[in-house]
Amino acid sequence: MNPFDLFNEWYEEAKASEPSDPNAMAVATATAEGRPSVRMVLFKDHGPDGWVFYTNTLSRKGEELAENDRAALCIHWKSSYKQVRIEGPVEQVTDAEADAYFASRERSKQLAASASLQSQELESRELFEAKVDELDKLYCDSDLPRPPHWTGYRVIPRCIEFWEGTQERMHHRRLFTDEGNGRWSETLLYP
Ligand SMILES: Cc1cc2nc3c(=O)[nH]c(=O)nc-3n(C[C@H](O)[C@H](O)[C@H](O)COP(=O)(O)O)c2cc1C
Repeated sequence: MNPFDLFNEWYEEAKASEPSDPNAMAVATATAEGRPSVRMVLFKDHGPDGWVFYTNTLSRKGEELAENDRAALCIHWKSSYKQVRIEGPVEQVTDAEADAYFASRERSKQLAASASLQSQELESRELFEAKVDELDKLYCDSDLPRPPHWTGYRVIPRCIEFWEGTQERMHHRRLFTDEGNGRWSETLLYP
C-alpha cells in the first residue's frame, strides 16, 4: 500500500472518532544552528505534494523556516492509538493558494490573522483587541486583503512513519521512504 492511501485511511478513521481537530499536528522547526522548537498547527491540505499549514511568516516558526527549510511533523490520534511522523523540506504555497484559503476563512479569523504580530511581545490584550476593531472599521465595506506575512507552508514528505499501538505493547511501525519518481520503499522498525 502506498503511504498516502494509508494516511487517508487512518485520517478518515480519526475524523470519525477524534473529539476535535483530527487535522492537528505538531510542527518542529529549528534555527540554522539546530536549536529546535515545536508547536501545534492544523493541516489544511495533505498528500504526495505535502502537508500544508497556514501561519505568519514573521512568527518564530516562520523565522526558523527562513533560515532552515526542514521540518518534522507529528500527528497523534489518541482515539485510534495511532501516530504518523513526516519529515522533509518546506516551501511556501503560491500566493494564489494563500489568497484563496484566506478568502475562505471567517471574517473573525481574517481579522485576528491580520492584526496579530504572531510571536512578538504584546503589551496588553486591549492593544490586540483595538487593532482588530480598527481593521474591522477600516474594511467595513470590503473584504480584508490577505496580509503579506500570512501564508501557507508545505512540508514535502521524504519519509513517513506510521505507528500503530497495540494493547500487548507489540506496536507496529512502518517507515516509508521516498525513493524518487513517485516510488516509496517500506521497512519495519522495532517498536
Ligand atoms: C490545536 C491547535 C491548532 C493550532 N493551529 C495553528 C495554525 O494552524 N496556525 C498557527 O499559526 N498557529 C496555530 N496554533 C497556535 C500555535 O501552536 C502557536 O502558538 C503559534 O503558531 C505561534 O508559534 P511560534 O511562536 O512557534 O511561531 C494552534 C494551536 C493549537 C493548540
